[in-house]
Amino acid sequence: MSPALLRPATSGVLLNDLTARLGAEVSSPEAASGVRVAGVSLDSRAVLEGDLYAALPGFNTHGAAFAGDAIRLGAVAVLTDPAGAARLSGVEVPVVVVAQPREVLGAVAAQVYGDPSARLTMVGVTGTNGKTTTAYLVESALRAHGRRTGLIGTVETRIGDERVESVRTTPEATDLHAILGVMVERGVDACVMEVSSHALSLHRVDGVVYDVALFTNLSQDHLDFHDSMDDYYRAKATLFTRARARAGVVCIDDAWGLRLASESEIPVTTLGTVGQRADWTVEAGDGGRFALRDAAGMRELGLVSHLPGTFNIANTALAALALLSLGLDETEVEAAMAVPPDVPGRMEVVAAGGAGGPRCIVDFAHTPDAVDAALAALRPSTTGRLIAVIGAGGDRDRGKRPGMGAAAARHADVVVVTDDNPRSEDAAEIRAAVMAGARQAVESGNATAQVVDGGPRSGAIAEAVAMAVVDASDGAVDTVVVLGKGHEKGQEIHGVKHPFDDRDALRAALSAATTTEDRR
Ligand SMILES: CC(=O)N[C@H]1[C@@H](OP(=O)(O)OP(=O)(O)OC[C@H]2O[C@@H](n3ccc(=O)[nH]c3=O)[C@H](O)[C@@H]2O)O[C@H](CO)[C@@H](O)[C@@H]1O[C@H](C)C(=O)N[C@@H](C)C(=O)N[C@H](CCC(=O)O)C(=O)O
Ligand SMILES: Nc1ncnc2c1ncn2[C@@H]1O[C@H](COP(=O)(O)OP(=O)(O)OP(=O)(O)O)[C@@H](O)[C@H]1O
Repeated sequence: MSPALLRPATSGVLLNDLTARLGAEVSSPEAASGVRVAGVSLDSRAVLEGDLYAALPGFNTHGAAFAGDAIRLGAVAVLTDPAGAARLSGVEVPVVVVAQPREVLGAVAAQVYGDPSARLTMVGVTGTNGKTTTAYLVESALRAHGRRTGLIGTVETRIGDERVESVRTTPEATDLHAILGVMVERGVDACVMEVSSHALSLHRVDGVVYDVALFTNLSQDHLDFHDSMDDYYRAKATLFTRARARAGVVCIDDAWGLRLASESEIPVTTLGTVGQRADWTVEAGDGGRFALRDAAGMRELGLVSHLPGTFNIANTALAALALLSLGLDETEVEAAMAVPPDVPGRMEVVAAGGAGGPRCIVDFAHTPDAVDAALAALRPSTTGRLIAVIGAGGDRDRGKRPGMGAAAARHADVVVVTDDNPRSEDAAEIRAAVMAGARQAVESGNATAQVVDGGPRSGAIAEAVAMAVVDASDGAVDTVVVLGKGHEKGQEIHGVKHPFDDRDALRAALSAATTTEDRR
């Protein structure tokens, strides 16, 4: 099932009540009288009987072009802008016209589905890297604390024990309020969700006020959508306004976090993990253990990061501060966070490594910063060579490709460049851009890695596994880390999603490598 089809069993309002609240014009007021709106959809292909179809102007086309399809599937009214309305004269259902329909959609969906977010404890996580990980950490800890939780993010939508694979990190407002409505019906009382910058720019979370909003970090990504880093920052910063959140927790390890803490409209608690002054700071110990202390020296929590990498200490500390902000005390937070979370495709260990073969890990790093952090995190625990398999997605921010290659070359001993989701682009050209960054790092003396073109993904993974060795003389074990696709179960090539899972590809390569060994 698609998250777009998750709908609460009971919902609906009279169209006239909706339009009165919007102060909107309706094409035929007499036809609107008595019409009951059961749901809202902005995609004609996902319309259900009784829906209001929101025909939005888009980047490619206008949703009004699909109103006929929506009505055939049972839409009882259309919400659109004046340009859309001009194309809809003569349609057989009432047409509601507002200047900017996307901007009212959150309020409309909240009204239709009974304002479910107001009945849930809402936690929103934003930032370039770490949203998924931090959201799972908060959700897992709330569950351990006895709350009935829901989760919405890049990997999945989770309602209690039910899991539905996600198509986006943050759903459209129409789907979001419906999903929250289902959560309320099923007894969920706390929802933790990732809030992408696209979602903030495109009004997808309008109508939700988060009890606490979290900021992880900001670095280059999505510059295909945002004009500049400043624009990207400003989109993220809107989560920290009174209309969207009551309180915030901001990691100030980078300059963007510092700026956000000083510009935020809502009260924020700051977290520093690299020795700077902050409301709460981290002192790292061994084995992922760390102390989280307040600036007054009055409060201290003893925590452990169950996931490798210093950045996961920051994610864990952020999650702990979210729980404090929600009213748990120090002892409750420590107990709730002692339970290891299960975060799919983030530093996921596919093979632990040892006498039988290399250590194999799948991670979702797909920005220069995340590649840097992920490989740096694996270096100390790698006793042999670090072999990184890396690519970059097509039809997305092209500027980050060389930086991803360079980051990989700085940390790994071998960089096998491969395809990510090429989408409509030429895969070899994307690989060339990643390789150019990696080779440039080597030529400029910043890296010593061997850089190879691994070609398509399964071949590249097999090549990396085949070159990995366990040194019988000193027991040194190579680590193969496959970056970029994490939990994903498909690879998008020219509009077709082919089944592909890095974890399965690694297992297949490991078993092929073992068979070859046996035959030798
Ligand atoms: C760049 C972007 O975010 N685009 C979003 C935008 O699409 P658009 O304006 O191009 O839509 P369009 O194709 O012009 O179509 C216009 C309207 O007609 C509708 N339509 C279109 C075809 C049809 O048959 N029927 C129909 O009703 C569309 O739903 C749309 O409302 O509005 C659409 C819905 O109105 C979104 O589905 C679409 O997200 C697309 C699918 C997308 O891939 N977005 C990604 C980039 C995204 O949002 N990513 C973030 C960030 C993840 C991260 O941090 O890594 C996320 O939250 O997932
Ligand atoms: N706090 C962090 N700082 C830097 N890198 C991080 C941090 N947390 C995670 N990472 C790296 O970034 C990758 C993506 O992490 P995660 O999926 O949690 O982020 P995300 O913000 O949800 O990304 P996306 O929105 O693209 O799904 C991880 O696989 C890891 O390599």
